[in-house]
Amino acid sequence: MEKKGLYSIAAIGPDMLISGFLQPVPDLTPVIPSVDETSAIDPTICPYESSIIFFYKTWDPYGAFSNFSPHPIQMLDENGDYFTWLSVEHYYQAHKFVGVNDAVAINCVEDIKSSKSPEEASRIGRKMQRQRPDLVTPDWESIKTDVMYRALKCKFSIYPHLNSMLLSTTGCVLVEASPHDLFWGGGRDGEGLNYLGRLLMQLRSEFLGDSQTQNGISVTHQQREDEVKRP
Ligand SMILES: Nc1nc(O)c(N)c(N[C@@H]2O[C@H](COP(=O)(O)O)[C@@H](O)[C@H]2O)n1
Repeated sequence: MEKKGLYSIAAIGPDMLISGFLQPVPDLTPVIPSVDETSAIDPTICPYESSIIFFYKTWDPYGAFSNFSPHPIQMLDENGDYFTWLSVEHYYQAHKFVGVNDAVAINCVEDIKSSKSPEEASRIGRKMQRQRPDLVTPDWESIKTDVMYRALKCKFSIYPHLNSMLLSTTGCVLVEASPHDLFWGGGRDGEGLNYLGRLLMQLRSEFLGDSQTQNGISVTHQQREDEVKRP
């Protein structure tokens, strides 16, 4: 019989092997995706052997994975024209208000477009979202991961060294070590959902799939990538 207060691996599942801690409330979502989730996101990961790469600030060893890294991306706008955004963060923050038919929202998008740093873009976007939630595009919560996915796909497609860095982490779990952001980051104690890490792992898996041999010829994703414009 199991003693009260002790958790067996059978009761908790193999998560404890990759998270390294016992979660007293079994249904809390941990920062590290479960074994099933992990394989669904990236089948190359063996949860039992994987190590975790944390990133957050741009000056960290894997800081280029941060949305604040200074890597401009070129994305199609709603008129079918390319616009260069100074960082993924610029694109993400602006899209909270893109398409909203209100002069304040339109100005806010312009301010974010012309802001000189990701920090400034983030300040403008967050402040407006806090002060005028009515100006945020109504379906924002349901589209924000798609918006982020598109921006990240562009970033990791057009910069070969970033693509190599991402592929070099194959087999590792990626976690944005943001102590405050419980959606994109892992939170202070692993209570965050880590959606940025999840999207990066998803992209890594897609890039790995892309570079597999096709018709006997190995083609890298850069050669086949025709959805994005290079800088
Ligand atoms: N490097 C860095 N510094 C911060 O202060 C951050 N919060 C983050 N995380 C990124 O912030 C964005 C979330 O913004 P909202 O809260 O939705 O306005 C997102 O890009 C996170 O990855 N990174």
